[in-house]
Amino acid sequence: MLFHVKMTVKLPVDMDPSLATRLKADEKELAQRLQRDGVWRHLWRIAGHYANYSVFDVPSVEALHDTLMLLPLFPYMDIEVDGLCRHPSSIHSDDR
Ligand SMILES: O=C(O)CC1=CCC(=O)O1
Repeated sequence: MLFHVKMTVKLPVDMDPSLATRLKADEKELAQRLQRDGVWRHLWRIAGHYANYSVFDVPSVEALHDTLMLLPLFPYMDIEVDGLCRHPSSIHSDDR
């Protein structure tokens, strides 16, 4: 199942800079592993915002939830999710 996810990062202004640096590094490591595993299909910065648009490929809504909860920045993000299904005019046969 494919999901479009918008993540907006909201780190507290008074967060210890070394904690912020560690969270971002841990987030990057997990995000790149999930991309290599084919779970995190797309990751785009939203220009002008500390936010991203992502596409996740997971077996269920529960799996999406569990994956998002693993993200080190999860406690500091607003997350919006939309389920995706195949568009009848799509030429991409791997969309599902
Ligand atoms: O910077 C972001 O948008 C949050 C994030 C997601 C994956 C990552 O490495 O950072």
